[in-house]
Amino acid sequence: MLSVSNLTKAYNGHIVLTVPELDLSPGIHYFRGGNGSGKTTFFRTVAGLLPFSGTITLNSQYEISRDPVAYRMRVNYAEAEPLYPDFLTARDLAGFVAQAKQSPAGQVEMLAEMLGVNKFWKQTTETFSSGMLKKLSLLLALLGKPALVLLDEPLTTLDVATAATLFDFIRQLTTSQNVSFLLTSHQDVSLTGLSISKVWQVGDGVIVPAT
Ligand SMILES: Nc1ncnc2c1ncn2[C@@H]1O[C@H](COP(=O)(O)OP(=O)(O)OP(=O)(O)O)[C@@H](O)[C@H]1O
Repeated sequence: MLSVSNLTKAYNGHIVLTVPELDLSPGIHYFRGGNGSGKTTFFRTVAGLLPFSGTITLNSQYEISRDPVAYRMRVNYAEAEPLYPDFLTARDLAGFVAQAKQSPAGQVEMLAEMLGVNKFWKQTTETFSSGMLKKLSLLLALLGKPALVLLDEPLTTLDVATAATLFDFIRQLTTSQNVSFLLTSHQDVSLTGLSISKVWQVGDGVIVPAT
């Protein structure tokens, strides 16, 4: 599903992540590792948000640098700590991302109701609690027809009922639409009830299968 080759990511000339070769099969992959180990850096790189050296290819077809738009249409990302311009409403942001991601008719409304974002649809994000920001970021990451969704710390600040709804929906997308997910969490992912395809350990600037 996702192939990473010769990846090196540095900040200000200091290398924080090296991934010589990583092949992720379709399914749900869980990345674990301590604070500062490189999980967010890896996710932001795969999401196409950070410059890096190497190649990242989706479904043997879309290479992130060679096919920047086609790749980004198929890879969605929710930040661990989302931040948005504070004068925009949930509706503004959902409308903008839905258009960019060519969201099917009715998808925005369905997700807004499922995640409870419709309850604060017209509020500007400056008034949002951290859980409200998290719900909005998850809604935005599910828009369009992604082949791969990266969720960085989806459990943090999410209320229990919404988390259960989210994980049911992830299960549906994985089984019926072949969508793959990469997750990080400092919490116990077995609580999600999801069938994790593979667990990866991130540390010392490398990613290896967890034992
Ligand atoms: N913008 C940046 N500039 C310089 N260094 C950075 C930057 N972002 C992250 N780093 C460094 O890269 C390394 C990996 O950080 P990263 O945020 O990827 O870790 P993480 O595994 O997501 O951590 P956490 O579990 O605390 O969220 C750390 O050493 C961090 O200090």
